[in-house]
Amino acid sequence: MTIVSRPADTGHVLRADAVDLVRDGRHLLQGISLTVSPGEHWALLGANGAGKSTLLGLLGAVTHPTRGVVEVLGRTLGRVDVRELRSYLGHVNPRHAPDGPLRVRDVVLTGLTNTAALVPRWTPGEQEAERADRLIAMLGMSHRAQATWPTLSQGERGRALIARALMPQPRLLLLDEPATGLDLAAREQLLASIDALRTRHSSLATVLVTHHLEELPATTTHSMLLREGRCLAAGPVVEVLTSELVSACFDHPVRIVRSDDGRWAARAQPVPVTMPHQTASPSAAVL
Ligand SMILES: Nc1ncnc2c1ncn2[C@@H]1O[C@H](COP(=O)(O)OP(=O)(O)OP(=O)(O)O)[C@@H](O)[C@H]1O
Repeated sequence: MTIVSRPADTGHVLRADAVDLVRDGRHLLQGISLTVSPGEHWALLGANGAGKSTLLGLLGAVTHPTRGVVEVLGRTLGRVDVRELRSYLGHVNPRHAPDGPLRVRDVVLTGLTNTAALVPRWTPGEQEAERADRLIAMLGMSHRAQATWPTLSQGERGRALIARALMPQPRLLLLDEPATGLDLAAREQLLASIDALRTRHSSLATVLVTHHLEELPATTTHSMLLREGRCLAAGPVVEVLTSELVSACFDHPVRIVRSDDGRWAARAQPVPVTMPHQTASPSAAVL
């Protein structure tokens, strides 16, 4: 299966230039610039409230910038029908809830119509049905294809939603905290599925939001660190996911370790704690 998409098949998948987003007089994003090319896999990291989901909303053509330019699949927001544009990209929201107790296969098929339920009197074509089955298999969900949504585990739902997002054959896949709430095994299976997907579809571009470096697939190529709505650093992971930059991003001293399998881990550095009736000193108690 090749991943193609109708709007502007060449050039950058995403481009944001000097983007501000202001709500109620408050800058939620300020001066954000970002270019994502085919085959790049970006991780968007930052503390709670840093603006990650807000930025993903812009990149997913859900919201518009207050200032600056956002191009999604070569189309400039503000000059296109965003509903149509959204149907060409895959957006995985772990909070997505199908309308009714749909079976996994039907949930995946709703990715074609970008709806929460199967559209009445709509039936998938033969090739579409085959693609749904292929994606379900690729995400390791064939044995659960006929299971209904309420009976799925969080991890199974996560994988079904990725298959759903891939139905329109997007060139761009947006993943908003896909590993949230997953146990260790489910998280590892999900990350392995994302790695396999990226390897199989070399021109696919992805942007993944997370708080935790442990939740980054090894195939991550680039990262942007957000702090209080501003970009602290952006570029190839080896340059951005450093102890110094990640500590500055989370305003907490951490040590970043990358293991042989390409995955990351963050360890908090001891922080001096001042006890009552004590002045801070290098020998003060540490947690
Ligand atoms: N529609 C809105 N109007 C006003 N403020 C908003 C709106 N949406 C989000 N915010 C605020 O913008 C800031 C950034 O929110 P956002 O959800 O993008 O952060 P985040 O980095 O995804 O956070 P988290 O890690 O907690 O999910 C927060 O302070 C949030 O309260």
